[in-house]
Amino acid sequence: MKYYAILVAGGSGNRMNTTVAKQFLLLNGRPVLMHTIEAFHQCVLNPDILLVLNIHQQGYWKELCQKYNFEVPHRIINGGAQRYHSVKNGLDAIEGNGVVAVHDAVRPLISPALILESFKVAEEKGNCIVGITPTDSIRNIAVQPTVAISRTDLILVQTPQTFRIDVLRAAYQTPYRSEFTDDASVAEYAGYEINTIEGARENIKITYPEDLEIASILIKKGVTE
Ligand SMILES: Nc1ccn([C@@H]2O[C@H](COP(=O)(O)OP(=O)(O)OP(=O)(O)O)[C@@H](O)[C@H]2O)c(=O)n1
Ligand SMILES: C[C@](O)(CO)[C@H](O)COP(=O)(O)O
Repeated sequence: MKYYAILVAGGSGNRMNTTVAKQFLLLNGRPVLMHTIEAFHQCVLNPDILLVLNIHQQGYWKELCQKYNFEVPHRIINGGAQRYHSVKNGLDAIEGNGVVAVHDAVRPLISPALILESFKVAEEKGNCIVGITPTDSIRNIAVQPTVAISRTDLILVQTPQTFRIDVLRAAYQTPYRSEFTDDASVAEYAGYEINTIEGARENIKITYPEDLEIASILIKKGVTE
């Protein structure tokens, strides 16, 4: 079986609001992206790594690779307008079949063990989505009066979101819709039942400045080892 990882890093990081896009910011002395690539490289299934980057940031990334002597093999793919388009560009660059994990490059604390589990479950069941149970209470504010939602029925969805490639290719035949916030929503819209497994609390998505500080503390504690 052939394994692939599409690491999407084509975003501009508006919520982070830094001059340098968040995927290039330093975490424990190295760009965020390098931690993420390293985690996939350490997975025993040895996936081919496709890194999706905005065309205007590819030169900067190559400079960083030289500066940090970063030699993990990976292919660079052009990013798209939304995450959906970046994933689709990655998928279009894969020939043949196998299993593909799609992962936000800004989740650098993903562990090789969880990557392995997601590949194995997806290989068996067609897809595998990681998620964690919420710890806050949840309320629907789209209705009046607002109403509490049972959190025992819910998970907070993370990445990797892993699929047999034929499944993800078929799902991504669906044209872009604004409600497609992740790959599971694309696959579900296309008619696939989604399988979930327990994710990891430390697998945070660096979105706001404080997330980088939290990631920095967690990485020093070695949480993903
Ligand atoms: N056109 C896009 C938009 C997002 N992403 C990637 O999708 C992941 C999740 O997106 P998000 O955290 O929203 O990143 P940004 O879009 O960069 O952030 P923001 O929404 O704050 O601008 C990130 O790794 C991001 O680089 C991408 O590859 N291509
Ligand atoms: C894919 C994702 O990380 C799953 O939680 C999330 O949907 C990305 O959302 P964003 O608004 O693009 O950060």
